[in-house]
Amino acid sequence: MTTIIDGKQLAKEVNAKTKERVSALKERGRVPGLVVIIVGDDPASAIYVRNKHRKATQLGINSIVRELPATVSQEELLAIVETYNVDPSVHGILVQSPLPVGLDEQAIVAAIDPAKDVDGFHPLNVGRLFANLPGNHPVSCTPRGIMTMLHSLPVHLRGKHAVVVGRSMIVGRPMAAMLLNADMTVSVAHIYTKNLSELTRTADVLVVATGVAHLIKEKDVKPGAIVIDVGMDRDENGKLTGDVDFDGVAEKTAAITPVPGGVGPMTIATLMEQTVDLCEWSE
Ligand SMILES: Nc1nc2c(c(=O)[nH]1)N[C@@H](CN(C=O)c1ccc(C(=O)N[C@@H](CCC(=O)O)C(=O)O)cc1)CN2
Ligand SMILES: [Mg+2]
Repeated sequence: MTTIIDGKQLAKEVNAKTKERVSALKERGRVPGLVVIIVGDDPASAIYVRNKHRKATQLGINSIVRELPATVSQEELLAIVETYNVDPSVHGILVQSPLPVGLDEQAIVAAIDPAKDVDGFHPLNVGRLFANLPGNHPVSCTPRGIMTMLHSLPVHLRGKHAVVVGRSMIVGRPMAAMLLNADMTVSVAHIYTKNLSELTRTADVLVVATGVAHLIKEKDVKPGAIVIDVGMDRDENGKLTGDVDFDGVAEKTAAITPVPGGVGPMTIATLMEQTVDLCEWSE
């Protein structure tokens, strides 16, 4: 029997807890504040940012969306980030990715106060994650949401083999670190990996984040594996689909995420959770 991991339902559960935590903070006179900076007019980014704003507002988080033209300079953007770094009503700051060409995304992320780095992309927070340092620190929301999904399943991760396909800073790399921190044996595959199928077929947990529609087919998956599809691709008819051929693969798995309705909703729920974490940690 295959479990279809319902990201929308799990996100609702995470959001309900976040809302309670926001209420408790408000009783102590504190309101979590989130700033989302969006530069330019990428239509997909505009939708994600609108969804973040809507969800934050629903949960009682004070949400500010700062829309900037694609012509904004690096210096102007750094100065804007600094105004939020020093604003005590702001607990989380994020810069929607991707930025228009010409802006140095890494330098801008590095300018965010690490204690307000709600995306967990700041090099200090990335280092803390990779070193598995104790203590509170923000991490990338998509892989953290995936860990929540994995922990919702009746399986033990320790000692099992995880294969992460993709090595991006947002998903693949932090995902590998989190699975390693959960005591899994972790392999990371990428565009230069030879015999990808041979590797993915050894995965107890397979996380795929490549942006290649239906890269992973039935032959690439071990029977009984848990398959997490981070892809948000378009098929030949323009329909949203994942990196995994869901129809071919699902039956063979113990559990699998759909696209849409899997990882995506958990990313936003986790962002809200982490905004509240940052507010609490700042107390
Ligand atoms: N600064 C950041 N930029 C980006 C991040 C991020 O975590 N931080 N992640 C992605 C975009 N993203 C959030 O920002 C995001 C993408 C998709 C979804 C989502 O809910 N997807 C739905 C389907 C949506 C659709 O129909 O198009 C789903 O999978 O069900 C949420 C958040 C890149 N940039
Ligand atoms: Mg999804």
